[in-house]
Amino acid sequence: MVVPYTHEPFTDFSVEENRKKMEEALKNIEAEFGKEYPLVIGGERITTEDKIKVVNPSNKTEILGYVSKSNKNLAEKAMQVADETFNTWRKTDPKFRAGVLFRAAAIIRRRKFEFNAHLVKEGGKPWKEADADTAEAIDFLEYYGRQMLKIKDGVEVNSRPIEHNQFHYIPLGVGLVISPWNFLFAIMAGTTVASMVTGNTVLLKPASTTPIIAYKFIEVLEEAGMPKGVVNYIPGPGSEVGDYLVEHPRTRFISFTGSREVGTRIFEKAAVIQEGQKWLKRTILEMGGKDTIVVDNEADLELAAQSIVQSAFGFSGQKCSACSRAVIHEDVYDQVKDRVVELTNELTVGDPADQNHFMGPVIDQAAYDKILKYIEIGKEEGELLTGGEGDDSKGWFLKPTVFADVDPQARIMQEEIFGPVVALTKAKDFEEAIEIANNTEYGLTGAVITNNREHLEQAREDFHVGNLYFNRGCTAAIVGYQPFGGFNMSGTDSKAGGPDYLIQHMQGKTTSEML
Ligand SMILES: NC(=O)c1ccc[n+]([C@@H]2O[C@H](COP(=O)([O-])OP(=O)(O)OC[C@H]3O[C@@H](n4cnc5c(N)ncnc54)[C@H](O)[C@@H]3O)[C@@H](O)[C@H]2O)c1
Ligand SMILES: N[C@@H](CCC=O)C(=O)O
Repeated sequence: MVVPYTHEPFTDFSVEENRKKMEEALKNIEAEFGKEYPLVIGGERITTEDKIKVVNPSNKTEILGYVSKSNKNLAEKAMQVADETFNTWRKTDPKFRAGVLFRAAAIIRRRKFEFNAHLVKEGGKPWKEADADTAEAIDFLEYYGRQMLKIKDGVEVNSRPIEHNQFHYIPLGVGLVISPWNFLFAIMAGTTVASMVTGNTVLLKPASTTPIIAYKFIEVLEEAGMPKGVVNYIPGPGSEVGDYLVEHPRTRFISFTGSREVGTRIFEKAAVIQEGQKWLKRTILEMGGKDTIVVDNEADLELAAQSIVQSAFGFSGQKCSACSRAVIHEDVYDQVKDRVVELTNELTVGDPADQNHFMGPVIDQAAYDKILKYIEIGKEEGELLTGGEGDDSKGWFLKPTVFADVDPQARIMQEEIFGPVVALTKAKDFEEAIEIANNTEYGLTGAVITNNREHLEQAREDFHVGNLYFNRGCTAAIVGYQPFGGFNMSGTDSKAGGPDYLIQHMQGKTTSEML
């Protein structure tokens, strides 16, 4: 028996002991800077000439490591190993597989400060955001382990006196897991273990900006008892390794989290039947968002402003759930706008290794340039109230930026910026606010701040997003509590951390025996 699931508590860094442990961990990991990390295929460590240089986004000259880069040949080798290993792994007792996840969770919990410190450096995460990422990785392990135990025997179906019927789930085969850099630990770990605890073998291609945490996770899985070849670590360019494996006839499913652009490309490529392919590839695609907070006229306006600022600028707005638009009732527009600006001006930006900074850098030069480009567009489309500047001399730092009076159809109201930029717009009533909130091609998260019960019920029905929150911000879903995933161009709504998630990595089999 396992104890019931509860989510991992967050670390309170105002406690002196925790603060010291975190500072110590940040110091200790410096000893690892500049290390080399190999690929892991069938347990074998493979070093390549060509390497990914991983840098600290707060300090471009701080090289965290050199990670071997896979190519088509190594991707093929990994595919063969995963394909072969599937023959045995699929038959392992689900309890054994779940046990690997529980042990891995315990290992990470014991080394939490070390992982947090690594996320501060590799992901540019402020302490609290790093700690939430580690906690979520633990949650996925604990939650999916328990879910597997729940579904392992299938679901009761009817039988008759002359026949015994059974319905249960079996694994699919080799899964390609492609993860993003923003939840470099949690999403990478969650999508990997969901794929493997269900009896599939995995090819893990993490984001090229953040591949080291994924190597460390492979080590944890090995220590927790994962057999060789079950999860194979093959970082490399998406355009080469990703494309090759998406199109591979032996790939049975793809679990992708990332941008709309790459996700839709994978969707198209995966739909093409390759020579020798015997199945329709399954795709689990979790993509971008253009998430809105709606503020009604009967609302706690301080809560509204706090929710907008926290959701827009937490982790520099680099969450698919981040608030990038606020639609505010015209009666309270000026009050909310002024308070949002006041709160934004209180935020500090700097190296997140220093606990006092609310916001760290954005992930790399490409992100920095793209966000600045949107800021220029914003200056044409609305009134810049605060921010609008950056400094990339040492790391990729941008000021939290607020635009007001933006047309609902403007580009900064429609396109995912994925940075610390929020646009405010006015609505004449609640009805219009919901219409504006629904006017993008995405449908990931949203929030409504109101004390009007009828309006909450109206939003429950009409605000078309996968994760809808009332009287709070629109980020920070918790595994097992708020299953996460979006509608429309936000993806396949697979609901990570939810009760239906694992089944998408399996297929139902009916067996009927005559008695
Ligand atoms: N819906 C969600 O749950 C969720 C969660 C986190 C991030 N996101 C989204 O992710 C995006 C940010 O992450 P990103 O910048 O890492 O996204 P991205 O699409 O650029 O990259 C995601 C992954 O895809 C790989 N990739 C790139 N080209 C590829 C190709 N041709 N074939 C296969 N793989 C390829 C990348 O190397 C990376 O591992 C944002 O749009 C954000 O909204 C969504
Ligand atoms: N699950 C996270 C977002 C993941 C995407 O970046 C949240 O709810 O804020």
